[in-house]
Amino acid sequence: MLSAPEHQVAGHRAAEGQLGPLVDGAGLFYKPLQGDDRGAHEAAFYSSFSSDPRVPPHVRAFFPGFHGTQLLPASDGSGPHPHLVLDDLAVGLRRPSLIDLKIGARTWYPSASDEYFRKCLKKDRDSTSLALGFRVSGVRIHQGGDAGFWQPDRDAIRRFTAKDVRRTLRQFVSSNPSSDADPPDCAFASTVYGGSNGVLAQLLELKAWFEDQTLFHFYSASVLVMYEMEEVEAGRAGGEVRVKLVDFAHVMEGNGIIDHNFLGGLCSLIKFISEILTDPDECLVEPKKAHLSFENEC
Ligand SMILES: Nc1ncnc2c1ncn2[C@@H]1O[C@H](COP(=O)(O)OP(=O)(O)OP(=O)(O)O)[C@@H](O)[C@H]1O
Ligand SMILES: O=P(O)(O)O[C@@H]1[C@H](O)[C@H](O)[C@@H](OP(=O)(O)O)[C@H](OP(=O)(O)O)[C@H]1O
Repeated sequence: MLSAPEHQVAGHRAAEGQLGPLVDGAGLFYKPLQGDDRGAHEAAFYSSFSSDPRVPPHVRAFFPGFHGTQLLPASDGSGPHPHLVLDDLAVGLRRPSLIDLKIGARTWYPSASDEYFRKCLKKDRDSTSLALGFRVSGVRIHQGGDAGFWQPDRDAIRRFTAKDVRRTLRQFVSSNPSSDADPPDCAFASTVYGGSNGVLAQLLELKAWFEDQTLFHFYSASVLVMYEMEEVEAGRAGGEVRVKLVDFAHVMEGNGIIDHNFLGGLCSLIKFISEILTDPDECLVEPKKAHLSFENEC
């Protein structure tokens, strides 16, 4: 029996008669091919990527496994529709915290139509993409115990400034994510962001590949980070921090040139994460007054 994914933080959703992804609950994620050429383009990328011997196994592990396409009843009730059959990256997680970070200062690809270019440019300017090289597309943070999740709505996320992004990355590893009164405590920063298998280490591994690879340019793709607080804290099996890449509807051939747009965004994200690790208490102290004040000041 297929159903809408419980752990989806961004993108098109299978709800209220809309076309969106489905999961089988046993490890597969079915993403409907999007209209125009986006779906076909994403399917072509997966086919080419999954059979490319130049992609090393440790890099391939950042991507969902691809199992072809399959005709399935669409979630919007419109009948049989082709779906990408992918590994469900959230398999086995019960109450994960998740964040989807769309990487790149520009989300439009070189051959985009004027209309698409203008749509993306506006979003890149209005969000933090242009300034930071990435933006938050969706986030959901488990608050511990039976307190449920803290999840800002889509409109609030669209209005995020650099300061909000900075705070959200801290809330993501805090035991008090929803508190307005107190700064995020970053209680889980060292376990989730630090360590040999933490977010920073995984992002650095990804960066090492992006510093060299000239096969693909990943416009509008996302880094998806997931962890289950109780499992990570207890060091239990299944308590690993997952860092994955998703959304390849606009991947282009690299033609021998590095993907400086994605790489730049990744470096910027790495800097934000590193700063939280170096100074988890930063926001607890009154910032020094400076002559200039910047929007992304803590
Ligand atoms: N293979 C996967 N396994 C589990 N969850 C996934 C997988 N792929 C995507 N997701 C979830 O779905 C969300 C949206 O994915 P994706 O960006 O591919 O969809 P989209 O509809 O193309 O998004 P957009 O509207 O941003 O283009 C992700 O943030 C993640 O939560
Ligand atoms: O992040 P948001 O604000 O939710 O906005 C969506 C996001 O920009 C997607 O990347 C985009 O799909 P493409 O990248 O494939 O264009 C989608 O376009 P759509 O609504 O035209 O599908 C937007 O709705």
